[in-house]
Amino acid sequence: MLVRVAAGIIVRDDLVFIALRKSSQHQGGLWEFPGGKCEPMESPETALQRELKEECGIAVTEYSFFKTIAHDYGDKQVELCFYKVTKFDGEPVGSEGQQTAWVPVSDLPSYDFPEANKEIVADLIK
Ligand SMILES: Nc1nc2c([nH]c(=O)n2[C@@H]2O[C@H](COP(=O)(O)OP(=O)(O)OP(=O)(O)O)[C@@H](O)[C@H]2O)c(=O)[nH]1
Ligand SMILES: [Mg+2]
Repeated sequence: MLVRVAAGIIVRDDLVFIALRKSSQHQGGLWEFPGGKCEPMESPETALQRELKEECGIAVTEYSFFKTIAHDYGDKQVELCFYKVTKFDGEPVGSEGQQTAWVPVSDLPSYDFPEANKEIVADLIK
């Protein structure tokens, strides 16, 4: 099963907004860049806007493509499109009750992310 996902690296100054995946979710208990699955025929850019509105309550107004990562978790194959989100309306929150944090980019390595995110974290701290 191949799942296309859009995720936002929401940045403000030197901080990044991350969220904790619920234990009931795939890769639960790990931190993520908020986002979710693209609907059939939906572009990743549209999915990014929709998911960040649903999960974080923000309206994205400026973003740029960062990187696509394909990863096989065994139970699930994902193609993650990461975007850097540089401007947005509203203050991001965990709209679905998820724990969230604004963390300095340099502190990202001390948070546990899903395997597919390791390369992204490495790129961000470069
Ligand atoms: N949102 C998000 N998903 C990620 C990241 N890294 C990563 O491997 N994933 C994987 O991407 C897949 C899709 O994400 P999701 O569970 O957020 O999808 P969704 O918001 O549509 O959730 P839902 O299935 O509860 O409706 C999951 O299998 C998840 O483990 C990440 O940084 N952010
Ligand atoms: Mg999600």
